[in-house]
Amino acid sequence: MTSSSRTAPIGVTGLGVMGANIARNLARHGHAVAVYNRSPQRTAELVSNHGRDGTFLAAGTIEEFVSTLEKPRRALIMVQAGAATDAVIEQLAGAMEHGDIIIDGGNSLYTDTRRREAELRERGIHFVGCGISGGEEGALEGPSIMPGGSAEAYEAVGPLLESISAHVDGTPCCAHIGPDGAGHYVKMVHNGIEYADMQLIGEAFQLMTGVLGYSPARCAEVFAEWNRGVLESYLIEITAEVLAQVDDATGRPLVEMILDATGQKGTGRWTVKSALDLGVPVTGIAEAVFARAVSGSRDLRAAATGLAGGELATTLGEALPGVDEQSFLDDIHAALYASKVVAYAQGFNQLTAGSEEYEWSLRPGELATIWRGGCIIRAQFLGRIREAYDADPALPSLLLDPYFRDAVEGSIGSWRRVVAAAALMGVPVPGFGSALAYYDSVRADRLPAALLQGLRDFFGAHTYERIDKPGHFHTLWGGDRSETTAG
Ligand SMILES: NC(=O)C1=CN([C@@H]2O[C@H](COP(=O)(O)OP(=O)(O)OC[C@H]3O[C@@H](n4cnc5c(N)ncnc54)[C@H](OP(=O)(O)O)[C@@H]3O)[C@@H](O)[C@H]2O)C=CC1
Ligand SMILES: O=C(CO)[C@H](O)[C@H](O)COP(=O)(O)O
Repeated sequence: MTSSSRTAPIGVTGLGVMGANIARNLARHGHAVAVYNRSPQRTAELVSNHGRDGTFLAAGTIEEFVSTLEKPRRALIMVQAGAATDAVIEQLAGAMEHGDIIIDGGNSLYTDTRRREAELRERGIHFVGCGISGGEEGALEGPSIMPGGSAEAYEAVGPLLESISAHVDGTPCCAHIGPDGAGHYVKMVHNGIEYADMQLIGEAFQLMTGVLGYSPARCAEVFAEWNRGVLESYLIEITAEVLAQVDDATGRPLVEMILDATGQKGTGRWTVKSALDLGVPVTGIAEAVFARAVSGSRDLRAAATGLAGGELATTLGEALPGVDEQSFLDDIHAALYASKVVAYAQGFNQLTAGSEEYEWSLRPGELATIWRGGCIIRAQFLGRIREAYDADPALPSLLLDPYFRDAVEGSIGSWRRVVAAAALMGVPVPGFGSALAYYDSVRADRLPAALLQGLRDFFGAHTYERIDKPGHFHTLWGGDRSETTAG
């Protein structure tokens, strides 16, 4: 795309960590970029520090920023989700014209995106709610981009966004996701899966230290080794880096000096809230969100520190007689992989349910394709997920795909040993444990839900269904206990 030096095909406003690097990425790809930031020094710093990346057209006001854009104007917002995004949208829309396009690249809540898209459509302005993943480095080098909105808007912004996205095997990690909030919904679930993946990695680390007595440096070596196999992924790669880091001030492993309370900005929590509304069991993501909440409950944890753990096994040999160190390490690897398959299977089921609820026609295989590169959960594994959905676009669960089925069935013994050893030694593994419980639940012939139905009918006349005939039934619990047919 060419442009004169005084106009730009796209502008970026919000030049913080992400916005500045996306603007630089655009410039490096030969697109002139209009840039504007509320605090002018950020704009000045970007242009003076990185002017050699390409053509930046610095604007001092939002009106000047908009006037620099070629028609239809394309403005990418990279500011905090919520009120800040609404404020910037309003400023832009006030200066824009019919047919112009506002792209929100922040981590906005998909329901806000649906509202904004509808409001702006009424005003003749296209709104593209666009998930962007890759962090600071990905924004510069090539993120995974998940744009929602109308097909017409995608025609106008897609080529630009695809040009700056990561590419895997020549395919851009960017595709039109679907209407209104689809892009932000997909990014939200991506982040939910990211939470689950990180929690599982954290539990693997805790098992290595708590059961095998490994130092962070030894764990770093293990993760680096694992990154050469089926677990190969950005998160495993950076786990090895973080664990190998030594604190300059103390000479100790940095991870031992970091407060063990995980922060969150909200996307994982939103994922779980949506899953609860849709009735989709995303236990891996939920456990990860709650594990962060437990870690941050400093007062509770301080008060509970003295609680007894019971008669704990103190060595692997006591917990699992006959299991040696190397085979338990292999078990952790297998359990991590199986639990990860469950977390992704659940996340993809949520995407399917969200798609049905909002009529987005999401294509799970395409989502796996654009997550193969650029984003935080990028991994070899996503190529397998794409293959699974290519083979069967209506797959009810990744657990039923032949490749993943074999992988998980081959891990079951390890998975059970790991969860058992963790329980016997008092190492908390909510992610591993809940993933195994989910697996055992979905494959079970019978669940205790029948008893729960009986109880609900007993105290609330909520009725139950029977396995031998259709209809809804109620037992006269307070009377002669005969069964009646409910309406
Ligand atoms: N950091 C990350 O790894 C990722 C972040 N995101 C999302 O991208 C968005 C930006 O994140 P990030 O770059 O990290 O954030 P930063 O905190 O680094 O930058 C925030 C930017 O928003 C601007 N801003 C804030 N409030 C307003 C307002 N009311 N009006 C105008 N401008 C405002 C700030 O301007 P000023 O300089 O004047 O304060 C600044 O330029 C967020 O939605 C975030 O969730 C998405 C993927 C990854
Ligand atoms: O979107 C992202 C990566 O994909 C951001 O890094 C996000 O902020 C991570 O979420 P949280 O801060 O809640 O851990």
